[in-house]
Parts: sequence; C-alpha cells; structure tokens
Amino acid sequence: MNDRDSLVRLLDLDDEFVIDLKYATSDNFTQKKIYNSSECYINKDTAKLLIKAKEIFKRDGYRVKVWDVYRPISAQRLMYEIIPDNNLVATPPDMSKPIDFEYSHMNGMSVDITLLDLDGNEIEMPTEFDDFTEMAGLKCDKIPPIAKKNAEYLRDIMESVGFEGYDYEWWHFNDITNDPTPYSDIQFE
Ligand SMILES: C[C@@H](N)C(=O)N[C@H](C)C(=O)O
Ligand SMILES: [Zn+2]
Repeated sequence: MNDRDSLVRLLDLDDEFVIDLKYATSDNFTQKKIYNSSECYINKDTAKLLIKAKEIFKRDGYRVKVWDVYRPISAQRLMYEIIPDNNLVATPPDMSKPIDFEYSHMNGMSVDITLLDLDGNEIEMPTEFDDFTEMAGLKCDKIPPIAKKNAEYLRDIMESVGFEGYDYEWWHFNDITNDPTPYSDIQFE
C-alpha cells in the first residue's frame, strides 16, 4: 500500500461531518492559504474511529465540525516556521533519516475538531481554533465552567472510541488505536 492508499476523503465515507478546513483559507494563524483543496482526507482506519465518535455525538444532539486532519509535510514545515514550539505545532520530520512514525496530522491520524448544536452553531469551548494560549489546555483553571464541561465531554467521547486528547489543545486528538502509517506530502487538488 502506498501513502496515498491509506488516505480517504472523509465525506466519501460519511456525509454527516461539517468540513471547515481552515488551512485551505487564509483564516488561520499563518494568515495564508496553505492547502490547495478544502476536501478533508484522513487515514482510513482513523476515519472508522471518528465515525464511531460522530454517532455518539449525534445521539447526544451534536454534529462534528472538522478543522483539520491530513496535513502534508510541507504544510507542517510552514506552520513550524511561524510557531517553532513542538507543543503547539509538531516539529516537522527530517525525511532523509529513518523515522519511527507516530500518529500525526502528516499521516492523517490526528484530527482537529469541535462540536455544533443541531442549528449548526459551534458550542462554547475554551478558545477558538489554534488559539495558542494557556486557555486552550484543559488543565487551565481560568476556563469558564460551560466551556470546560463541553471540552471534557468532547474529550471523553473521543477517548472512549480510541483517540487520545492533547494537553495543549482541546480540539486536537490522536488516533492511539491503529498502527501509524508513514508521513507524506500529498497536495490534494
Ligand atoms: C497547529 C495545530 N492545529 C496542531 O495541530 N498542533 C499539533 C501539535 C500538530 O502540529 O500536530
Ligand atoms: Zn491538530
């Protein structure tokens, strides 16, 4: 299987997700459009977990909005040049050396998501997407109670299906269930 074969277009598997790929617009922290396509691609096994979570959210009266999943290595490099802090933007790999692959956006195994109510409004969360302040971490004691409760609910459901939440960003989840596939640099058109 080549790198491309492990990725699928999320909406081809399930059309109930709301896709709002921020990096396909200039409305993101880089202030540049860094993806050519606004389609969301994801590792096909990670997609199964995300669909499982979506079913639970749906039962509870929410929809899932997806801000980012697969991210080409070159996009990761560009982001890291702007914020060179591995806690906030993962350090891009040196592909000339042997690598132990992990879950990552660069193999479509990390997802950045939030929840919408049934009217399509984002529910209250601790911060906006890619707000790189301490408020984005669920351990921050300044988060308003409703936002904290919502973000903990999001995390608890995601963890119940096989993702792991991330201490620095309430919206980011890693697939810790499936074997990591290689990173790739595919620009979807
Ligand atoms: C940039 C932000 N949305 C994000 O995904 N950060 C994590 C740490 C990453 O780059 O993998
Ligand atoms: Zn992320």
